Amino acid sequence: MSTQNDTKISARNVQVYYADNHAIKDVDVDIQDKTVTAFIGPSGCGKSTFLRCINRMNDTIDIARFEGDIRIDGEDIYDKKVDPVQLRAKVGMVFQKPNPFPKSIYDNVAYGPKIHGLAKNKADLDDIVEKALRRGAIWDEVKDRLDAPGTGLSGGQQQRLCIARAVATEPEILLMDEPCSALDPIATAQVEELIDELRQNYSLVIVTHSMQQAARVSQKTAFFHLGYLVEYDDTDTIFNRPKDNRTESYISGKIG
Ligand SMILES: Nc1ncnc2c1ncn2[C@@H]1O[C@H](COP(=O)(O)OP(=O)(O)OP(=O)(O)O)[C@@H](O)[C@H]1O
Repeated sequence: MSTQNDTKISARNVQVYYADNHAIKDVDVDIQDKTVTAFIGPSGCGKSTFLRCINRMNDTIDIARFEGDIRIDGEDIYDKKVDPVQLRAKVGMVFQKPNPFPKSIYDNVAYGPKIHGLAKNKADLDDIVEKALRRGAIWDEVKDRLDAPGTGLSGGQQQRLCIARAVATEPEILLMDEPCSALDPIATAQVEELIDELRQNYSLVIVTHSMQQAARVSQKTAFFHLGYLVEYDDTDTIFNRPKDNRTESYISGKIG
């Protein structure tokens, strides 16, 4: 079984261009399993772009071009043999704005397992849906109304539903792009607590504008600036003893 110190995602010499805009420059990083890694940095520094490299979501942007090497468990995810749809089942993603499908709560979660053929029969699918909703820490709130539309839930509930939907396909990695920015403080606290629980089973990478949030939820932090990964270390070190002046300036509020 893998442990916290095992490398899950290994990136080398990553460059991303949007047409002529060189948005990610020479990024090397090893992201650990069973760990929450926060990506921080000023607006436009490339956090979301680099996050999207990890499940090849940039492939869906016409003008985006990737160079370099990213491996998950040693396997090159940009290899021609890799099907991006299969990859995205293994590397789930949760977005800034909760985006449940216009379907029932049940169908939101059942959709992925169905298209990936993960359930043998209806009873099996019911089990998968329940397990995912429990992992998303929302089962108790929705178990009596699984047929109700997902879009009818509160913002915080919708985001936990989206997390449940992401975990339903048995991913190994969860990417979260500012998952709490549309949520109130109570819903944010619930999602942060959930992130901490999910760490037991997944490698999580979270983009956040909130340094307090990065400090609360992550064990590792990567500071990006102008497309470069400037510093990557234990979260405690980044916030208390950063080595690079740019990191120090950002965390003390001088840039960004
Ligand atoms: N879909 C896109 N098409 C063209 N350029 C893009 C696209 N997405 C990002 N960029 C550009 O790439 C650079 C990095 O943007 P990115 O969104 O990755 O930064 P970020 O650190 O996540 O920013 P923010 O914190 O504001 O979300 C910026 O110059 C941005 O304008």
